[in-house]
Formats: sequence, structure tokens, C-alpha cells
Amino acid sequence: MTDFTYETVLSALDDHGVRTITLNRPDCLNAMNRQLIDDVARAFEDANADPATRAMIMTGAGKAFCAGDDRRAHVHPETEEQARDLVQAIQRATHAITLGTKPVVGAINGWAVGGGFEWAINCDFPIWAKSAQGFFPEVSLNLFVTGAVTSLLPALVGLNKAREMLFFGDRYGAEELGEIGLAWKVVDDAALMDTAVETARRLANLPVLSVRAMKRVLNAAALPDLHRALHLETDATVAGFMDPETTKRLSAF
Ligand SMILES: CC(C)(COP(=O)(O)OP(=O)(O)OC[C@H]1O[C@@H](n2cnc3c(N)ncnc32)[C@H](O)[C@@H]1OP(=O)(O)O)[C@@H](O)C(=O)NCCC(=O)NCCSC(=O)/C=C1/CC=CC=CO1
Repeated sequence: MTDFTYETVLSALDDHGVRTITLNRPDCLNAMNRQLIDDVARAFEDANADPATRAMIMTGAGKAFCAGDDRRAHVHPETEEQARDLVQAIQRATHAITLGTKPVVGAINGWAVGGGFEWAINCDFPIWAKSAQGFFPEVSLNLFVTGAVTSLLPALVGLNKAREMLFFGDRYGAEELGEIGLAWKVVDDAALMDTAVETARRLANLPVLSVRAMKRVLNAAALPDLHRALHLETDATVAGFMDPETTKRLSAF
């Protein structure tokens, strides 16, 4: 096992070419501050660039996958430039996960909220623990989604369900996410990491070139509007951050 160091993310490569990337701010349910956002992007970029890594697992330390935007930090963008920079940092992670060169297995434990739910959806093989839950509070916060989910979600669950999830921000348990096609597999909590490792090792055993091509071509064919979605999401989120209503709602946590 080889370990790589990031401030808020653990990254460990095993002898089978599987790199496990673990969000590591468990005291706040792995909420996304700027350091974590940048570390996630870097950890996946490094994994994509490393010839010894053939598949990745993304998971969260402690009792959550990721609770989204760090609501305790109270550091939110004040200018359009800062807002755009923040969204682009989040989307840098989405690029490295969804549009990277290697398959990513999600091992989703506990809560996956907002940007954290988006990262779960960004994974190629999202495996959810039975007790895990996800929801999108973005619209209720006067914000917008950022992780290409306006393209991914309708493709995975259909437009009606995507609308319901994004507008109302209801909470969904793993079993329902499995039924609607958002979880690739739902497993007992105790079996989560073993199932993720087994899946990642199967992927790591496949030929690198065809796996890489399959990921690229499937995304291009099934999600032709993904890049456009990322641009539109950026503009909508920046506009959200610039509205004083958002600051009021975010600070209510
Ligand atoms: C429903 C919850 C996720 C979990 O509830 P519960 O199991 O009862 O756990 P808590 O007691 O509430 O939380 C445990 C501790 O973690 C802290 N915490 C939880 N979430 C956050 C967070 N998002 N940021 C900071 N800290 C958090 C919580 O304060 C507890 O700490 P203490 O034990 O010290 O008190 C519930 O926690 C919840 O609803 N959390 C808020 C989720 C949320 O609103 N997230 C934002 C989503 S929007 C978003 O992600 C948008 C973007 C777009 C723009 C920029 C950046 C990122 O994403």
C-alpha cells in the first residue's frame, strides 16, 4: 500500500492498482471548504496521471460521504470573480472524476448532500450503503447545482424525477436511489467497502486502453450536453452567490 498526502483527503494505492480517495473532515461530515475542494481535484488528477493507478474508489471518512458546502466556515464569495473561481474549483473535481481517464467507484456512506450528492453522482459506479441518504438543498438556499448534474441526473433518472429532486430538495434513502437508477448497487453498510474494492479490482484487471475509451465514448454519447451544462451551472451559481438572499439563507445554518 502506498499513501499520498493531501491536507483534507487521504489517498492510498493498493497492490492491485486501486487507489482509494477518502474525504477526511469527519468532524463536519466532510463538508466542502476550499481546501477539500482543491484536494479532491488534485487527488483525482494525480490518480488519473499515475500509470500504477487503474481504478479509483471515492468515499468519506466517518459517518458521512460529504455534507456539501461548509456551512460553518461562513466564508462565501463576495465578488463575481470569487464565485466563478469557487465553482470552477468544484468543477475541476467533477472533470477529474467524471471526465477523467479511469473508472471511479463511489462508496457512499451516511449523508451525501448538495455538492457531496453531486460528487456521488459523478462516480461511474456509485455503490450506496443501505443507511445512506442524499438530497439537494441548493434551490432552497437560493443556489444552484454545479457538478454537471443537470446533464447527469435527467440521463440517469429521467427529467420528471430530476425536476422533483432538484426543485424540492427532498431526502432520498439509498434503496429508493437504487430503484430510480441513481445508485448502481445498494449494499449492507458493513459490506460497502468490500463491494467497492471488489468492483474496483475487477475494473483494474481490465485492459487500460479499452476501459479509458469506454468511459470517454459512453460519456460523449450518453451525455452530449455535459460541457454546456457545466457552463450554465457556473453562471447560475455565480448569480446565486451574488444575491444577498443567498447569504441570509446560508448563514441560517
Ligand atoms: C442532514 C445533515 C447532513 C446531517 O444531520 P445529522 O446527522 O443530524 O448531523 P449533524 O449533527 O447535523 O452534523 C454533525 C456535525 O457536522 C456538522 N455539519 C453538518 N453538515 C455540515 C456542513 N454542510 N458544513 C459544516 N458543518 C456541517 C454539524 O454542524 C455537526 O457538527 P457539531 O457536531 O460540531 O455540531 C445536516 O447536518 C445538514 O443538513 N447539514 C447541512 C447540509 C447543507 O446544507 N449543505 C450545503 C448543501 S448546498 C451545496 O453543497 C452547494 C454548493 C455550491 C457552492 C459551493 C460549494 C459547495 O456546494
